[in-house]
Amino acid sequence: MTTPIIPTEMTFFARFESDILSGKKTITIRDEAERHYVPGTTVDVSTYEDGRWFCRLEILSVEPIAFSDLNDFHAQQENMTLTELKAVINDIYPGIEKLYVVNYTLVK
Ligand SMILES: CC(=O)Nc1cc[nH]c(=O)n1
Repeated sequence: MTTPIIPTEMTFFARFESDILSGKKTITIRDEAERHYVPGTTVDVSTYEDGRWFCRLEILSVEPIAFSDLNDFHAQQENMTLTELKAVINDIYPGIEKLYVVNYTLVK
């Protein structure tokens, strides 16, 4: 049996940084490739664009979600409207239905 590799890093687009640091954005929705975060572990977070570190997050949960089941509560946790959230996710993961909600908290 192979030993699972626990991710210790996560990237976000720089435009999300202030919402994460202020606690307005408490989830991230990722695709299959980024589903392997483990509740109880912490990750170092940097910007996708230039790799600038800006915080550490503790992973609280990772739950599957269908794109078509995204709702107003997900949008609220992303500090967006549902229309905005669906547009953002479809832009990042075009046509992908099988997604994962990663819930996290800022490590002080
Ligand atoms: C870099 C990157 O993929 N960032 C994402 C993707 C989905 N949601 C999010 O908050 N950030």
